[in-house]
Amino acid sequence: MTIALETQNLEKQFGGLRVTRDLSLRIEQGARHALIGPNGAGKTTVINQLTGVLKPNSGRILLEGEDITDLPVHKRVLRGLSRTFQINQLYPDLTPLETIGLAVSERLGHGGDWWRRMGTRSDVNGEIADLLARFHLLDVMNEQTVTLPYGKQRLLEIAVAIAAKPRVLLLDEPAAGVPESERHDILAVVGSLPRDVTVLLIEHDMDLVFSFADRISVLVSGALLIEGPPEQVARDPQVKAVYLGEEAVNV
Ligand SMILES: Nc1ncnc2c1ncn2[C@@H]1O[C@H](COP(=O)(O)OP(=O)(O)OP(=O)(O)O)[C@@H](O)[C@H]1O
Repeated sequence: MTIALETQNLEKQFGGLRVTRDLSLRIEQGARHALIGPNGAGKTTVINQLTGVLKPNSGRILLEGEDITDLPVHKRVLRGLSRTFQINQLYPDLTPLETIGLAVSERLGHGGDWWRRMGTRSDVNGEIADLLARFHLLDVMNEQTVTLPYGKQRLLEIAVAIAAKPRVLLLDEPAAGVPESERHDILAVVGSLPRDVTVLLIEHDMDLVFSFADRISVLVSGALLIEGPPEQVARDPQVKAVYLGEEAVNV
């Protein structure tokens, strides 16, 4: 078993509040792993430490066995750890074609020069076309992002993250704000990514979590309550108790 991403005894405090408590997580290579927990459990704080936005008070973070605890955000991205955000961070006036073109071009080190090179690199064009198709964006590829339905914008965000060719992708509520009917579509696209991309998902919608994840970690008050396959987590009495009054855990 190869571990893609790991935390060892992670601790984070805000003032006197322990928001991450002695947290040891192991995300297997190729996993579709979900991190769930009630509101305020500390999920986003964990993601922020994994990406380097927040520094833990103690403990270690390992990416493919290498200690990245002290690396800044951009160096983690270069090592293959990417994320999407809860809030849209797309360029509203660009089209999906331009946005993905830029993202691929950034990765290849061409920066904003890709417009000039468009049409001259068939491999780059092929990759852009593949991303547009895979993320169901071909039909809107020439429309301004700001005019797209919210679900398409969220798909574009994930496509941009994938354009960086991450080995580990962190998804923070990718379906938040998306109409019920389109949510499964988004997770289905993520689920069908090649298995060389390991995915760690934070999601409130239990229906989505249980249809997507092959492994679930439950966080309560910053500490790990249980980790296991969906069937085991769903029937755990402590998990049921935690979610009582929030949302029913149904597989
Ligand atoms: N910068 C901060 N300063 C002080 N307290 C913070 C800060 N960020 C988060 N917290 C607190 O840490 C706790 C965990 O917050 P966090 O956002 O990580 O939880 P979460 O599980 O992601 O919540 P939600 O599901 O509601 O998004 C909360 O009590 C929150 O108020």
